[in-house]
Amino acid sequence: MMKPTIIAIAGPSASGKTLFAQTIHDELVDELGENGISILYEDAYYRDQSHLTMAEREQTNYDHPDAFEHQLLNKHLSSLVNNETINSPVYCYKTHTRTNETREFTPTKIILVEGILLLSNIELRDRFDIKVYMDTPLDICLIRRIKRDLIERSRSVESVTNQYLETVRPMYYQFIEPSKAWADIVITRGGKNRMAIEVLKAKIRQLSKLPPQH
Ligand SMILES: Nc1ncnc2c1ncn2[C@@H]1O[C@H](COP(=O)(O)OP(=O)(O)O)[C@@H](O)[C@H]1O
Ligand SMILES: Nc1ccn([C@@H]2O[C@H](COP(=O)(O)O)[C@@H](O)[C@H]2O)c(=O)n1
Repeated sequence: MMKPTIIAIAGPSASGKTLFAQTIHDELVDELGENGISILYEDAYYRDQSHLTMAEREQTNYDHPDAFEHQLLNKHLSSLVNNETINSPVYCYKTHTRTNETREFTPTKIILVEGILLLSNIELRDRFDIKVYMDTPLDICLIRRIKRDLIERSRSVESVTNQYLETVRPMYYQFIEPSKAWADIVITRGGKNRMAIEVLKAKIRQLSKLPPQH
């Protein structure tokens, strides 16, 4: 099999990274066939915190690079580029730690990697063939995050807004926003930007036919 092409989709929390990646995946998966396209999540690489109490886990700054095991993600990306299967961790936002399960992840021609801090880490950055940044305004992200976290991550409005003020917003300005400078493509208006989806799909179709130039 040809060497996988790795595409990073970075940007602030609730900017539409997951929706954008999932839409591209779902619209291309049949066309690209078996081993065509898959999504890997940076969030899966949040550190295991099973040794901590729930109260301690709630104090973690989840928007600082130290919250992630980026070294393991980097190692896994290296394996995938060499066409080796990995076992990605599986993370639970409700318990703030990894589950006992892992996800067997077989390399595909195109691998979309999605996460807030992918472009802030130099080793990871070097792994990506295309770097995309979702440039959704922070107030829109906050509204979407409140709605999503209440439904999908078992949070209260108070916990989301406290976390936003204490860590999410400051870490955005310290790490995420500056990482936009490394992006090849900056996408406005979030995960439903149809033209951006079509442009990336066209590039992916082209890359799926050609061996990538590494
Ligand atoms: N352009 C958009 N319009 C309306 N809702 C959106 C848009 N983009 C994303 N969302 C919604 O906002 C929430 C956060 O988006 P998500 O893709 O999970 O963001 P991220 O992966 O960047 O954290 C989700 O509920 C998603 O469906
Ligand atoms: N236990 C956790 C782990 C992470 N978060 C927040 O998730 C955000 C990143 O995921 P997105 O899908 O929103 O990009 C990040 O901003 C963390 O604050 C959390 O709340 N709890």
